[in-house]
Amino acid sequence: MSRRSAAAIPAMALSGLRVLELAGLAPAPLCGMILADFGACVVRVDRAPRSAVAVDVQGRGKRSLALDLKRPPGAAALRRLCGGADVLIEPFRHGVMEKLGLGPEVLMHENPRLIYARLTGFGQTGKYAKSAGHDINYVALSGVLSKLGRKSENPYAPVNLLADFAGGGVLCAMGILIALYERTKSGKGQIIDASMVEGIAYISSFLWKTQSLGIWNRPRGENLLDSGAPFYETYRTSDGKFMAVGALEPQFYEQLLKGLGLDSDKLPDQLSFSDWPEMKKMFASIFAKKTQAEWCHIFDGTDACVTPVLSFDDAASHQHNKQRSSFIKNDQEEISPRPAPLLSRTPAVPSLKRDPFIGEHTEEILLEYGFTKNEIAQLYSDKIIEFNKPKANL
Ligand SMILES: C[C@H](CCC[C@H](C)C(=O)SCCNC(=O)CCNC(=O)[C@H](O)C(C)(C)COP(=O)(O)OP(=O)(O)OC[C@H]1O[C@@H](n2cnc3c(N)ncnc32)[C@H](O)[C@@H]1OP(=O)(O)O)[C@H]1CC[C@H]2[C@@H]3[C@H](O)C[C@@H]4C[C@H](O)CC[C@]4(C)[C@H]3C[C@H](O)[C@]12C
Repeated sequence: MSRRSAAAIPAMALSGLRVLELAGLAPAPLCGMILADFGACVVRVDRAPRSAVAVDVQGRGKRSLALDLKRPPGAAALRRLCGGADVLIEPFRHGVMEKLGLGPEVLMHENPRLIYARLTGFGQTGKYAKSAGHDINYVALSGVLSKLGRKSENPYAPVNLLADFAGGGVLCAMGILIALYERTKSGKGQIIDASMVEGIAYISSFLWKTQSLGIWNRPRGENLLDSGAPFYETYRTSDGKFMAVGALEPQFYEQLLKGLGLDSDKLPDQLSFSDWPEMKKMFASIFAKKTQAEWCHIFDGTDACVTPVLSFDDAASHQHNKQRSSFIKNDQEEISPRPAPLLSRTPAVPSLKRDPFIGEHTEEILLEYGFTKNEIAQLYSDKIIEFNKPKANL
């Protein structure tokens, strides 16, 4: 786990960027964390009165201000904050911000440079725009879920990675950066309507574009990349772990067979679909004879495209990942992935501090954004804002 000395760190790519992230569930917090990891000054606007538990586990590098948006002075305070911000990320369903008097027309009239990012499941328009939903609903509506899952099993959503994070938080961050670049030429902000349905659909463009290639002609779970092919699959090892096989090209498939001790001359053609089920059984019986470590000893350093299926603990400690410092450990000894991608001159330098408590930085943030101590005192006495200064470790 690398720690860079302060002297060696050039300014990060997004330093100086002021972002307000209204507290939401998983997708928007990832978007805010990405920007914070690459240097942005991200303020998470939490609800006041504080909810019992901070649900944002992606608070790295952020500060927290607790503000009641439902009361006019609270909404007015956010309008003032947006006057001094570059980006606003709002994670609510369509219409909520307008109801609070904080819609784009208001905030972008007061700050025409504001990038107003609206991260939703279904987008700002359309039949479902005001409906609740979660990752699985968005992946389903995008069409992608129909492609996921093994033969004769129900479609399967891989945790909440595809819509919440890939098609949601990451693409919203991309949209913000694109709008920021455009603003360097126009001087103007714009609204980003980040629908997770469309985000995951966009990311699945390869699936759409390859429909006519003949690699999806068979039912779900019987195709080249969806667990149909024996050479694109996972296999259990004798110690109950797994190996991942991705030997698609003939030259890599040849090395796979060699590592398994098989002679291709005595086997069906690699692309003989009808033989795939039997080939899969044969590979499974061979992989079951050795431990994961033994298979790594056979395949590491070859082009057989065979890798161990690692647990989180094993992934963080795997030699390759350690050589690249792909995982970091923060001051609380929590391990998590290093920000990606790795920029050569201005890499992300993620905070190693704990995530912020709700309302921990309310006062300092308001002072930074130009509120006077009297104004802050008034907001506090009216319970529009909350402070949550942790006890100093004496
Ligand atoms: C960790 C679990 C989540 C995993 C990810 C999951 C799989 C997802 O897919 S998350 C993606 C969800 N979808 C979106 O984000 C798309 C856009 N958003 C929405 O569609 C909606 O926000 C919604 C459907 C997600 C939620 O709808 P809701 O009606 O709740 O909210 P909105 O309509 O958006 O309106 C917001 C309202 O809030 C008001 N508001 C906002 N900010 C403020 C403020 N600062 N001050 C005052 N008021 C504010 C705003 O005005 C709106 O008010 P109105 O409605 O009156 O207009 C987690 C999934 C479930 C969690 C657990 C659960 O919640 C129970 C416990 C709760 C406890 O507090 C913490 C522990 C829990 C066990 C909790 C733990 C985890 O968080 C979960 C498991």
